[in-house]
Amino acid sequence: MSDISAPPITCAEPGSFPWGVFHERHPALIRRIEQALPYGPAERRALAELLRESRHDLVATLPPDAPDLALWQVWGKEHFGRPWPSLPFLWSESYFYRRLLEATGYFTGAWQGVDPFAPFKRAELAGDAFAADLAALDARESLTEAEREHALLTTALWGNLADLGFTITATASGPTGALAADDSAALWPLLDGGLVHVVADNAARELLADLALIDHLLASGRAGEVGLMVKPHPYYVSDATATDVLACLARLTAGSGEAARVGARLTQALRDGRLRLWTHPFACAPLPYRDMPDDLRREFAAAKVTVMKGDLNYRRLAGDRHWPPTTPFAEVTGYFPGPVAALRTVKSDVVTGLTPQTATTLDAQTPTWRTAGTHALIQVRTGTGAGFSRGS
Ligand SMILES: O=P(O)(O)OC[C@H]1O[C@](O)(CO)[C@@H](O)[C@@H]1O
Repeated sequence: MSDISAPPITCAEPGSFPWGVFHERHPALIRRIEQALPYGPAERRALAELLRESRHDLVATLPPDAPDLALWQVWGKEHFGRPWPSLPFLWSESYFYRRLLEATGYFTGAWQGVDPFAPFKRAELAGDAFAADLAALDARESLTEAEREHALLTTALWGNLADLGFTITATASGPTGALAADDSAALWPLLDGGLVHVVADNAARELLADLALIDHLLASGRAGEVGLMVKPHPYYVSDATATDVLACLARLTAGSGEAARVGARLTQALRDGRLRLWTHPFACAPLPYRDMPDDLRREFAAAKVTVMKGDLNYRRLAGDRHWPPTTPFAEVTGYFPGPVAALRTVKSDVVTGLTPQTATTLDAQTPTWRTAGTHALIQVRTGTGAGFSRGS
């Protein structure tokens, strides 16, 4: 097993990427939220206080009436009362988003259930880029099966760049189309007509690409059943909930040509259970998947493969640590209870599974490659997890 004592990534170092998330990305995000929704003085004060606390103070607990207080008392017991920058970045960033929901009154009172990120998700669904993505579904009809599968996988992969948290402060000119690792050849043979789990990341454009891929898996028989895991409530800015899946599906079915056909097939698949939306409180946990509870472990164990979308899922899958980049992906995911594939554009420091040559070349030629979204990776671990048998 890999050495899980590789040091965790934290926000302590001024100028580092995680430090910038708290000092640049979060203030910009809160300005956008306040412009998009007319929160009153109480909510705006709470947001300002969250910004102040998360940069300069100790971590406060959730209020006593928080519906998930018991969960967070366990997830945060070592961290409450300590300075935010000293904590693992994965924990502190996740808790920031949980506290952002608290500040906007998402769980109690008149603003209950109002997704603070909904205006951004809606704008993306209504935008030209989304319309172009819908229209592009028609173009794939002329492709061979192999070309279509490659296009669907690639679109789902790079769709991960459409994430508002990232675009708020991204300075990169966009994707280079370069893959730092590509295990896609190992993915297809895992898809033999059984259950596939897709752990969703962002709503709107990324989700559209994910749904198109899922439609293909079901229609081609590559998967007999797909479980699409979404967040139980809003999370890192554009993370997809069931509401976002339905909104995306509505745009597909209201479209024309192949978009409408994909929408109709997926709607039918939802009705007859071949496509199942599911969630779990651990989807919003500030912890690596290594610490997942047994019921979630059993869900993942039942799948022929679990496809993890996006950067945050990668951080949770591999462990948000300063791994040497050549640490084998199969080793850091050895605990996972079944075959697992990561489709991720690289937007934060953690990376594993590179060849020594790739690691050296990327660091030398594109020093910002880990955080600029210029590169992506497809990594696959084909075996079942160590010490865990299917159905146990
Ligand atoms: O939507 P994704 O791909 O999980 O990305 C989330 C983004 O936010 C971060 O958590 C940092 O704020 C990075 O991991 C990434 O830039």
